[in-house]
Amino acid sequence: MGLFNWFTQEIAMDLGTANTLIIHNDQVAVNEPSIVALNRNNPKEVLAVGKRALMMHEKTHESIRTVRPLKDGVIADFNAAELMIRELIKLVYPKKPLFPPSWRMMICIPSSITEVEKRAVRDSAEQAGAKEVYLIHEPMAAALGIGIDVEEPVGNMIIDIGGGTTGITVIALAGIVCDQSIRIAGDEFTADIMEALRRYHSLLIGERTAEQIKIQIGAATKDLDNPPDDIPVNGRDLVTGIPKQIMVSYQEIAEALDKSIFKIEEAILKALEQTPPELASDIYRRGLYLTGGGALLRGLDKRLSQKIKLPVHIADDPLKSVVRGTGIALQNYDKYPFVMR
Ligand SMILES: Nc1ncnc2c1ncn2[C@@H]1O[C@H](COP(=O)(O)OP(=O)(O)OP(=O)(O)O)[C@@H](O)[C@H]1O
Repeated sequence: MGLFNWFTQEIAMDLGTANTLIIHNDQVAVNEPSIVALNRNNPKEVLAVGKRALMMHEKTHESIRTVRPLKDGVIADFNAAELMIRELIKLVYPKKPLFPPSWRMMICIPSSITEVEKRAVRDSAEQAGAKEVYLIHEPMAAALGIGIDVEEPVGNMIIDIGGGTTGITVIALAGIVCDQSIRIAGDEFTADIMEALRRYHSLLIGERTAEQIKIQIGAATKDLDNPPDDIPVNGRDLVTGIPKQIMVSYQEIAEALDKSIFKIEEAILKALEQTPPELASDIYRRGLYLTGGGALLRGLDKRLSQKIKLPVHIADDPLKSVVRGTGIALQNYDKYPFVMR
């Protein structure tokens, strides 16, 4: 082993709109929300990253700014992205090593990304200390993470419902055959919940509260087999301006999310229409694979399979399948033809 290899450490990163995960030595070493808190007076100074920054979100005073550097799966704030990546990599080694390693990084990117956006990911990683950067398209990473043999001559449809976007992709022979992406995903579900409580209960709530409601009782259908109990929700009364509490049921949330889920269903149907017939017949036999945090929405698999009339499988650990697949690609970076250098 050469001196260079000795100091080279490998990490695989799922740089997501909502969450960033890093695999190092086959372990998920970092799993943090994609958010950073910066000093407004010195934008190069990071005050907190990940969960700590999220706790500050929507509660800051004028000298702190919390930033989500990614929007719809791509870098929207280059400076914040670079600082966030740098701080998250530091979490891999909580104790500062004597000789800082040089990083070989595999990062997943949305398949619809432009060359300029791709450059921004590479530059951010290099600025954050990466010596070698490899890229992989998210649906390919998701498929590897789910355990699909992406190289066989069989079509598989992967639906990745993340924070900013839902990607619907057909994969065969180690390539992407068709690909659709819509900007309706977890963040839109959260916004739907905020809007419904404002409209029907005159209750103003923040993004974090809405996301918690979604996670605790969010549902894609009003007809769940194991319904969760109603939960109390605190916010500010729109009319009186005074804080108040109401009880919210999962049926109300299912109603609020209905339109967005309908749009996802429509996009899946459109993608199926565009799939070449031989691959469509594989998908008919195998069904669809659902991944990303949105796959955890109660009853979504049931609703989709009723609408599309195909089996729908939820990935084992939908929030981690992309990073696991990115890790697998990193181990085989010189072998897989779809890894981008
Ligand atoms: N139990 C749950 N029920 C419903 N939604 C959930 C649940 N857990 C997480 N989510 C949502 O999943 C989304 C995050 O998913 P994920 O980490 O796959 O996205 P991402 O990779 O960061 O986003 P993108 O792929 O758009 O870049 C968030 O909107 C989050 O609120």
